[in-house]
Amino acid sequence: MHGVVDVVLDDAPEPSCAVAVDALTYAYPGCDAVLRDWSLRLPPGSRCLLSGANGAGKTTALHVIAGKTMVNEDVVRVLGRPPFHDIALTCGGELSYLGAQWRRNIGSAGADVPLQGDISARKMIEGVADVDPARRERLVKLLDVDLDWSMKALSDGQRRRVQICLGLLKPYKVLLCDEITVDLDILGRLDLLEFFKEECEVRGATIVYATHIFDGMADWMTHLAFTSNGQLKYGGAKVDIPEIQGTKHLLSTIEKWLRIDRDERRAREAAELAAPTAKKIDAASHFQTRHMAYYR
Ligand SMILES: Nc1ncnc2c1ncn2[C@@H]1O[C@H](COP(=O)(O)OP(=O)(O)OP(=O)(O)O)[C@@H](O)[C@H]1O
Repeated sequence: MHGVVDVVLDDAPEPSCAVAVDALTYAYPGCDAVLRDWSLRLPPGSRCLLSGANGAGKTTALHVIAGKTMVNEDVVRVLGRPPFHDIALTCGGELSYLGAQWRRNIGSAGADVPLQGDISARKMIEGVADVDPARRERLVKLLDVDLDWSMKALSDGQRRRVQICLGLLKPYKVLLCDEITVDLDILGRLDLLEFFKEECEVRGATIVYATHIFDGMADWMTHLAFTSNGQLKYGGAKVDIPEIQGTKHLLSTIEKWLRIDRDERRAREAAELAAPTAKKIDAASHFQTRHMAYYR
């Protein structure tokens, strides 16, 4: 189920999907569209590896699915509800998002400015209300968090562990992860992937995981989504993608797609250089029809 047009990653009707994105087009203010007719449907219990080159739009897509950016209610549904408009999805913990931004904000008063106050990991983790103490204890142990850590004096990996712990405290139904394990050591990463797998298999949670690190992902994932030129270009349920059967084929298949993506991008850029006026008109029309000015 993969080809040169955008790929819908499941045939299930929208209400039975944990995540449903239908023909999402998104442009940052004053820019060309980053995502165009981007569609994704994931059944409950699935684990989707979201892949693509730097700048392909993975973070943007996750932001939109996480309800951090406004789009029309019928374009993105999480558990059948629009994530930007239905605040209870995130406030109640059913939808959880773990991204890179957190590390810059927590334990600092802005980028690279440490907090003067001494907040402990315990205060942050035990400060989250309505959490099952057994789940909290398990996560603290799994992530090897020392509750006495001072948040202003942590390594990137330690800070990341606290972030992940906080994001997983509530038993989410949909979890969106954007390169969250990049700072973790190998044991931390593998233990977390195993925990995620259990969450999907036992509780029916659904996880979308964007990363450039494919170690352990071939066995872990149930679905693959590859973004290129603003569209979900390759992917589907793992069982439906013949190229990636077998652990070692995931990296080589994605490498092949990345090379095609890069060649196509270079060809587009060369064409744009040759006809700059056409690109300007295209950008203006995207801006007029798709400009979304609301962020969370
Ligand atoms: N706030 C912003 N304003 C304007 N353009 C943006 C903004 N954030 C991202 N972009 C652009 O949108 C495109 C997609 O960025 P995005 O961060 O979604 O890509 P990505 O696939 O997550 O990349 P990476 O793998 O490098 O993390 C890039 O061309 C980027 O320059």
